[in-house]
Amino acid sequence: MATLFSIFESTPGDVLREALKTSNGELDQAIPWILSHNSSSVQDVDSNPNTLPTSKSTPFSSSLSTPARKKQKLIQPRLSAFMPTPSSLSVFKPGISPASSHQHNSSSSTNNNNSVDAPSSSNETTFPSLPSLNDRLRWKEPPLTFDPTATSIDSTTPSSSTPAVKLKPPKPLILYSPEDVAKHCPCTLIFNVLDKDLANRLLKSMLIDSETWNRNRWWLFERMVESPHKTSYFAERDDDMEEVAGWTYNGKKQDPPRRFLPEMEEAKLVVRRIVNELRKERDIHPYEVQGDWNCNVAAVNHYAHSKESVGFHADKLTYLGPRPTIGSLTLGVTRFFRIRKVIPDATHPDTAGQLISIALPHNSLCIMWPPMQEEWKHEVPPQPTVTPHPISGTARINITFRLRREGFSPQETPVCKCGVAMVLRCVFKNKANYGRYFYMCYAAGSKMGQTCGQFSWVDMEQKLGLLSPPGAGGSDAGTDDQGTVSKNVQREEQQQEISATNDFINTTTESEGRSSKHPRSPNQDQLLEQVDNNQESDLNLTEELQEDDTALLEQQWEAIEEADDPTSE
Ligand SMILES: O=C(O)CCC(=O)C(=O)O
Ligand SMILES: [Fe+2]
Repeated sequence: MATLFSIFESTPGDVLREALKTSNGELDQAIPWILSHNSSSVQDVDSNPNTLPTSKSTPFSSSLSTPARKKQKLIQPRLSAFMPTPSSLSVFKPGISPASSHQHNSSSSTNNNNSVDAPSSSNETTFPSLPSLNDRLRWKEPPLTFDPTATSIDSTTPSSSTPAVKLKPPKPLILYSPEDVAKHCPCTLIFNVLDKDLANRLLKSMLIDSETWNRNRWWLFERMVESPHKTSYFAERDDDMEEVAGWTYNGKKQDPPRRFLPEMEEAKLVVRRIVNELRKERDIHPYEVQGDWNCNVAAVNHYAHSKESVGFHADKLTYLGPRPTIGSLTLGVTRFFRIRKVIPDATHPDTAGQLISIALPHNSLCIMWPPMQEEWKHEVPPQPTVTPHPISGTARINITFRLRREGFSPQETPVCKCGVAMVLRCVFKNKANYGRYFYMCYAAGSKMGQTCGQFSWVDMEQKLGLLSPPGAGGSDAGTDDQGTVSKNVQREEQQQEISATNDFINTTTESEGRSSKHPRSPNQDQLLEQVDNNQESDLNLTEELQEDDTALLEQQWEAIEEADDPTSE
């Protein structure tokens, strides 16, 4: 199904604006316009031997000539115009790869007695060609082209000599040492992170406090179900308290968060110092928080025994913002923290889906670096048994120290469930009270409004050419989600886009009373003001579009917001 995201993401801002202008804001006319405009770049993609193959069986087959493909697009029903094009392959540009973007913490490895010392088999191998676009969007397991029975910890490395046959999936990797963790995922594991006495005091006070924590509840098929662990929230400052008090979980209001306990404050200082030290050695993505990282909120979990768990999820990014860092402290019994990459890496497609289990013992800190939340999911699965801890018995306490970033909240950062809904809602439908970043999905679901679970951040200022001139403040230099665009090139584009934008936007009214705390460029305010002023008629949405698609999308949007992923934190 549709992925307006892919169209949107792969369309330059000037083309997008031109399309909106030409079609007078009529989305169903704008999109075919964009597609036909894009067809030349589609051809470029097709003819490039380095680009990814597309599925022969999909309607987007690269075997179609451009005119034939164009014709095919034109005969699609209106909403099918948002189908993926080969140019959408650009969304699979690899991010900052874990291997290059995180550092080993070798000093912390000395405490580890259980480490599996993996035989290294990092021979340079040619990786098999990527699965088709459709396969990758739908997260089918890619065909196995290597020996999955290999016991090597590096069993993710395929062997080019093994024929592609259907075999059992590879065994999960079980990692015990900080070195292995650093090698296989964007996490840093640190043992004995707190002073022993502080760790024990913190565990004791959290165990007492956890008696007041709740299980999350939601309705599933007319039955009330409860999360298989207890949870609570803490916040450091008043405005975080207020903000967090408004958090909902599955559409239901949560208990307001409380202040950090004194021992949490002590632990926070340690975690903050370590994270900031390590950040000095890391590449910081332009969308990440710049400067020092802080932990001003904490989500805490209590797992009473081995069968208590949390399912696969990524942490909600609407208040954490793009590419967050999360420090996850374990107290009490050792449990396995299981992760899997859900966005395939273009150069290592068969690493997606590989299960990795990391043993987290008492007083260990697992720092989840970007792009862990965007590209991986994590869980704490039930286990047959646990080894009791002298203080907590069979219980484990987990404290996830997080930074609630200024200007981010569920109200200000729309999570797109399909690109169409996002554009209609935010640009055309007077719902522009949002911040700068949009969290868009690739919308590969078969129904409109279904998320495929794969997200990417889009800088709307950059996309719509609303960046301030250099030095005017209010905006970072633009990059795409991968941070690959050079600042100078970007600035030149910004200048051009700003003048083009001024043609498009002809209102200059000052905006007032907007809830967003994001600094905005004057041009963005102008656009938002235009939308706020209810100038939908200027944007000329057709009656048909409003009654038909828009109503449907609005309905679906509400339904999606109600029935969000229950395991999501
Ligand atoms: O208990 C853990 O280690 C993970 C908890 C978690 O994923 C969360 O709170 O979001
Ligand atoms: Fe989580």
